[in-house]
Amino acid sequence: MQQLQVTDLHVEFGGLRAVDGLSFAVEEGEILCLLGPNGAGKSTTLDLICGKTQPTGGSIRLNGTEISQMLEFRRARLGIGRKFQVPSVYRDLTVAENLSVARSRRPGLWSALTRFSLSDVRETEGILERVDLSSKREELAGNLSHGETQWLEIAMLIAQDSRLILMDEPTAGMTIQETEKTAEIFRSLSDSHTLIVVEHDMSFVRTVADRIIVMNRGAMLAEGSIEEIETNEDVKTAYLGH
Ligand SMILES: Nc1ncnc2c1ncn2[C@@H]1O[C@H](COP(=O)(O)OP(=O)(O)OP(=O)(O)O)[C@@H](O)[C@H]1O
Repeated sequence: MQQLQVTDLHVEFGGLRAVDGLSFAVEEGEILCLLGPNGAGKSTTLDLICGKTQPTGGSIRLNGTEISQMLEFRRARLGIGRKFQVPSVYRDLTVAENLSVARSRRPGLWSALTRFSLSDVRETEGILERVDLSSKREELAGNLSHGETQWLEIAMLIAQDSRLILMDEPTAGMTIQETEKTAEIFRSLSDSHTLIVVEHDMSFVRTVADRIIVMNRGAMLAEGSIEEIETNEDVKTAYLGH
């Protein structure tokens, strides 16, 4: 089922067309990777989808609902979660406490009723298993490694019930082992979550992407599988530089 539909999206910053007529759709459970040279408009596209930036034109539909003029917190309530490069975990709280804070951001009565209950504990366990942090449950977030901190932030997005997760260079600064583990986590998430990932690490993209969109100068240059992208002449010229 189609979850996100972006149509003819535009944004300008003082005359610079950072996103310029971008259209694409994302299916539920898909992992879509956004590639492109520096300044192509990838991060701005994520900003436009989550509501950090308001578009100057075009449409963004989430499960059929127009959200392009909605405030960021309202989009978060509809299930859009954004992970930034600098993690926003609470360093003085434990891993489990961080998840409780994330859960309390869920809208409505349900979150209040389930907080501190047995189902809350079970759910926390389930989420920590998904990101392989079960053994770090009582650890202060400030003591986690770089990779573990990134996984905790993903866990927090799951806990706050984000179904569409937007990520900007999630493997930046990770070791090879951490990057491999992140790929495993992403693959296992895709049975319940949709991911849009801006990433420069091609071997990571090769492992996780269901589909790739290459952007250049704010627009779509190419779309397809890794094989289609790697053999596309326009992409070679604009992105790979040969
Ligand atoms: N808030 C802003 N104000 C002014 N210009 C901006 C703003 N945000 C982005 N830009 C500009 O818009 C263009 C697209 O930037 P964006 O960060 O989306 O590119 P990107 O593809 O993510 O690049 P990178 O891979 O380097 O992160 C760039 O020229 C950037 O300088």
